[in-house]
Amino acid sequence: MAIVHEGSGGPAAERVELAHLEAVALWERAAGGLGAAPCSGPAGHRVTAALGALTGPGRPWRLLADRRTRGDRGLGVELLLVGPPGVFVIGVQRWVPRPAPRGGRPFAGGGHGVGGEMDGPGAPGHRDLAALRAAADLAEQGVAAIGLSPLAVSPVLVVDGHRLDTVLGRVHVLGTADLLPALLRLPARLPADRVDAVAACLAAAFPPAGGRRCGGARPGEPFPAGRGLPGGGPSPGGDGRELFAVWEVAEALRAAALDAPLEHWMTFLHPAQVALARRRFTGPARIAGAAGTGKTVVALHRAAHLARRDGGPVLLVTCAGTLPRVLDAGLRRLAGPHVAARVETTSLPGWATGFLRGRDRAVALDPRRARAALRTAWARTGRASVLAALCDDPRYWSDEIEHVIKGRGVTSYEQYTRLHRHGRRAVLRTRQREAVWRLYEDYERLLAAGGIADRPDLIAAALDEVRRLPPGTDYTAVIVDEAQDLSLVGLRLLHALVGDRPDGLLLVGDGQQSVFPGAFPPQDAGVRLRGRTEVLRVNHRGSRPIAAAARALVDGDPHDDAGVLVGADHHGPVVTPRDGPRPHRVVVPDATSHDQALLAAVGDLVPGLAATGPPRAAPAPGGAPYGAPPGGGFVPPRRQDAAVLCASAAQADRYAALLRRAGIPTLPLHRDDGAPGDAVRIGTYLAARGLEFGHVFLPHADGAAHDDRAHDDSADRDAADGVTAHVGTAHVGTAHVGTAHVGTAADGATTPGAAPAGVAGSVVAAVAGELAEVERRRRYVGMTRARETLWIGVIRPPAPDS
Ligand SMILES: Nc1ncnc2c1ncn2[C@@H]1O[C@H](COP(=O)(O)OP(=O)(O)OP(=O)(O)O)[C@@H](O)[C@H]1O
Repeated sequence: MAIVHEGSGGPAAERVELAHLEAVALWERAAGGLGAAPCSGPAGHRVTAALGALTGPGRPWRLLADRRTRGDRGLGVELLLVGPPGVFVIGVQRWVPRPAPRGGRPFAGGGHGVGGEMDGPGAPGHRDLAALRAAADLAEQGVAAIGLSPLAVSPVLVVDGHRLDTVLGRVHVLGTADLLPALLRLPARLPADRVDAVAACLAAAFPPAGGRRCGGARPGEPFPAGRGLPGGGPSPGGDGRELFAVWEVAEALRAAALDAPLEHWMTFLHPAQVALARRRFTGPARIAGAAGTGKTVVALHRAAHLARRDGGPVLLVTCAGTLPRVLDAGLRRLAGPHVAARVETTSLPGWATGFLRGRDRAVALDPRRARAALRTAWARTGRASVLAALCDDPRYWSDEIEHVIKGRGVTSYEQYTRLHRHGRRAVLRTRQREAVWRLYEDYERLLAAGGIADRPDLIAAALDEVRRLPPGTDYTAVIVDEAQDLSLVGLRLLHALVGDRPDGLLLVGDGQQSVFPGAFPPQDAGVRLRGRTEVLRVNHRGSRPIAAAARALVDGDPHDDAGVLVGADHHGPVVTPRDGPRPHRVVVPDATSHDQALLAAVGDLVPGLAATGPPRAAPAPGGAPYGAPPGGGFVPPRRQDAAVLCASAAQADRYAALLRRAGIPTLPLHRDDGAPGDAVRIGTYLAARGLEFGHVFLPHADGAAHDDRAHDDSADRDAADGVTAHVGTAHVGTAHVGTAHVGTAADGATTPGAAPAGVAGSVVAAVAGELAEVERRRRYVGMTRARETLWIGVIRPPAPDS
């Protein structure tokens, strides 16, 4: 998902003037409409006249009057309105007594209904409101065929004779005079040229009722605007002052002009996405899909749809720390503040921390000191053990403890001895498991002595607390984005919030993008998903060449069927409709020329820098000019959103410093608040999960991975050299057998290793293979963040004998 920015309209004075003129014109047309014959009594007549003013030749609004739902039970839908803000299913209040506003909410008159409330069983408005909601459901179904999001359909109840602007569940309740200002204030969702297509879908879903004439329209026909011209005589249902106040409409028009137009995906979705946003699941469910297939978009639309339909609260939780901010911004623009307020967007650790604090049971989470504790435990317990012979980097064993042992809720050695370590390629024998367990116990002792907790402790503490006393908030649904990185304990925690209720738990993600070990079958967490797995197959983000290069990187890797979300490729092919330039792969002999090439390429994106700032690289061997299409020719980048993504935080820091020294503004991903600007975003592959950028740069993306074979005929040489196990962050084995030095010690990002011969050789090789696999998956995440162009820097020193 991209971070969305707010937009702005034209010069202020001009906007005010135009808005006022338009408001006056609308008032005259509406007042003229009052002169036509009445329908639905005086109230309906006023509403029809007001709405009719919006329609007419050259105006992007259509009004369908007097419609009925198919096979309905006598439920009349009085008006269907389509315009730039979407579809409105409008009913006019008919019951007696009239609801009156009280404290901003509509209440039925005294003596009727439950405690005077307008809705709810037995209340006077209940039947009409239910009918309106049912009609809105039907409208959603009707327009789903052309990919319109359910969020673009709103039921509106108009209460004549009162000033009201409030929400009852998903129904917007408005006074007649509040109707136009409220509609015109809404951001535009539909382009004018789609309004007729949407109106046609609605006309099919709601056939004409037949019968009364409404505002001069034949039953079932679009309302002819402006019937009964200004001065057409006194209205039968009241006078023009009850239609709306010109200044309020002018203010609404002016405010709407300030809104940036919504992006395409906020209104029109792929039909498969609309179906999933509205789908009723009978229990826990999952949506898988390769990178860019619109999973997060579905998660957002579904969260908003469920919050509107059921009232919420909905918990939209993500396993990627940088994502909640993006989701929250997307949701606000997509669904507006009323609905966004009913969706809680957060990260899993963020939710757990807030929940435990609220219970006065906060844990002292301190990941930095926890990492230090692990290093200490390794130095005194691990390094001298059999583990060092398999992998001498404590981070490998830290992953074992964090994700395999604690993440999967293993609390005893007996459990650990029986554990199938899905995704970990090395089979550990008893002696090795004993050594891991000793390391784990020592680590736990150090955490306890320091009074600190790591992330798994936080999640486990939250689960214990939820089991002791469920949270006060009764979530109607929990939607998890990037769920491939959810731990078993995390899944138990989220499942505990909603159980197996219909539409309760939804896991959204892509197993191919899983960046941690510790996979587990969902049933181990008590979650049954059978028959409720859906897959998205259209890549809306990247171009075909980028998608192909990324897939080639991981294609040869084994599938692990155990995860909560297996790779979407596992479920069938992905379609990428968009073409674009091939990834630009720069292969250079040393770090200096690599960095120069990167600066030159990034500099091309930042106005003014290319000419003055960074040193230019020599033409890259084997690489086309940056951004060049397959046929050649330089194509200047069109957008400013660029990111440099790295394998490690140390590498990201180093490149941030390099770019800054060259005068290129940078912004770390974890500090990106979505504000517009030319700063180049910098962070790790992990921090970029779920995000996207127009232009992505992957420095030091070394490694003889599958992509080398796809795009570089020197791959055969790599294979001959044996440079096949480039690992992400660890030195593998006690013997480092590297034929080439790549990366720098400071990066720790790309160190070749090879398995030594010997008794433990096969396990060492398995560990190396696994690390290489994880590195490829992380790089795959980095590559698939690119929408338009992808730059890959590779250092390949000349072969020793050349
Ligand atoms: N129906 C659509 N029409 C146009 N654009 C779309 C549509 N659905 C999604 N997109 C766009 O495609 C891009 C990818 O969408 P999204 O982030 O939801 O994919 P994803 O499957 O969650 O990706 P990833 O797993 O790689 O994070 C975004 O820019 C989004 O706005």
